[in-house]
Amino acid sequence: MAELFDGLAGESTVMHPIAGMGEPYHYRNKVVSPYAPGRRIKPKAAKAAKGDKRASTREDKHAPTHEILCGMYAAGTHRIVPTDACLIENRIAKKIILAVRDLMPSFRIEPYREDANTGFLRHAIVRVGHTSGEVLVTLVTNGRQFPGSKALVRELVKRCPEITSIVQNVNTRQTNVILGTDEIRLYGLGFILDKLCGLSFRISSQSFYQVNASQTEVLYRRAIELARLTGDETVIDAYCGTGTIGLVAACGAEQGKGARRVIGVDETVSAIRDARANAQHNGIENAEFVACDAGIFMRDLAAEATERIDVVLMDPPRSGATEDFLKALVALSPQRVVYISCNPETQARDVAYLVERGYAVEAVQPVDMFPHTEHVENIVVCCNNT
Ligand SMILES: C[S@@+](CC[C@H](N)C(=O)[O-])C[C@H]1O[C@@H](n2cnc3c(N)ncnc32)[C@H](O)[C@@H]1O
Repeated sequence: MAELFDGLAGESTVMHPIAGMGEPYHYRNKVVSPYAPGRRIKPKAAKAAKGDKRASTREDKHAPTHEILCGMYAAGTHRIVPTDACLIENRIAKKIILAVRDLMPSFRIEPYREDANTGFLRHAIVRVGHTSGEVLVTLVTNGRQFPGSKALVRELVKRCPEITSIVQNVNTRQTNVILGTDEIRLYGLGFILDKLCGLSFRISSQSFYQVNASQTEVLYRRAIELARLTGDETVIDAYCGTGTIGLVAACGAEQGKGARRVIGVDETVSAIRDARANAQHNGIENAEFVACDAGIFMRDLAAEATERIDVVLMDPPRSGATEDFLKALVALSPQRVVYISCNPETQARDVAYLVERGYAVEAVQPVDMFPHTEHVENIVVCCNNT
């Protein structure tokens, strides 16, 4: 991080040491697994003498022809590495992924075959609430008709009583994108609640939610401390997801002073629906949320020029912010920009854009959100020098 930001840091830039995690195991609260056919299973009948009539019995006709693989993809490939345990994944989530695999043959659910776009179950995604313990299971299927879904749900919940919601997500496209848009609630409310920094958040299958909840609290506290809110500011929470950081900033949860007003923007409609519900059930009235591309939203805001923006909190996806977004950000000229990123390389590129246009890097604060991996989360605070 020091190398990456060396050319951008000034004399007064503070490079904070990385905020580490006390117990860096089983922290991933979201576990995703594909299901795919593995090795062919030799029919029992094949072992028996030729002419054995058992091969044509009803039971054998429906017997699975292949092993079912689940686990993770080998890096940069779609080759599944079967994994029954993982030191960074939540244990309950992993148990559910394996229970689905074990139930598939008896419910005659075929795993998805990527090359031929055949088979039924593509992925399971399990999300576990860090403090609530609520569990949402999303079964991604290659078709809407789900024969036997009620019985499967009953059996899955019996085996894994921690489950509080099950959703079927339909994705029939031959694509690498895991989720489709069509969803059917199979069990429970279709979302889970979790607590972060003293506030309660609703998370549905499509919304972004940080994968390491306890380090997210460290990240948000540091980001809001570094934003130095006094209670007078109008704050933009760009790429806000379910509104988590913006709502913590709006009420100053655990930090003392919050912002006067927070405006959150995200392009995912369901995330904004969750963000509004989150504001409401936490009783926060000084935060509003807009479903829109962040670049377009900022451009329009800069063109209107009706309100002074004091602080921009931004947390874009790995690709970073667009030039349109950065251009509008500079036009809005907020006093402070608190830039959170899970990809410091694109972050450094965007910070360079701001530095070239009069901003100075005040602080760099890495946070170890993904222990035992090469990834790191980073906060950069830029101040307006003009
Ligand atoms: C890294 S997540 C951050 C979410 C949130 N700040 C949090 O901590 O949970 C990035 C978010 O950017 C949103 N996003 C991606 N591209 C976008 C765009 N062009 N405009 C607005 N939002 C976008 C995604 O939907 C996602 O919620």
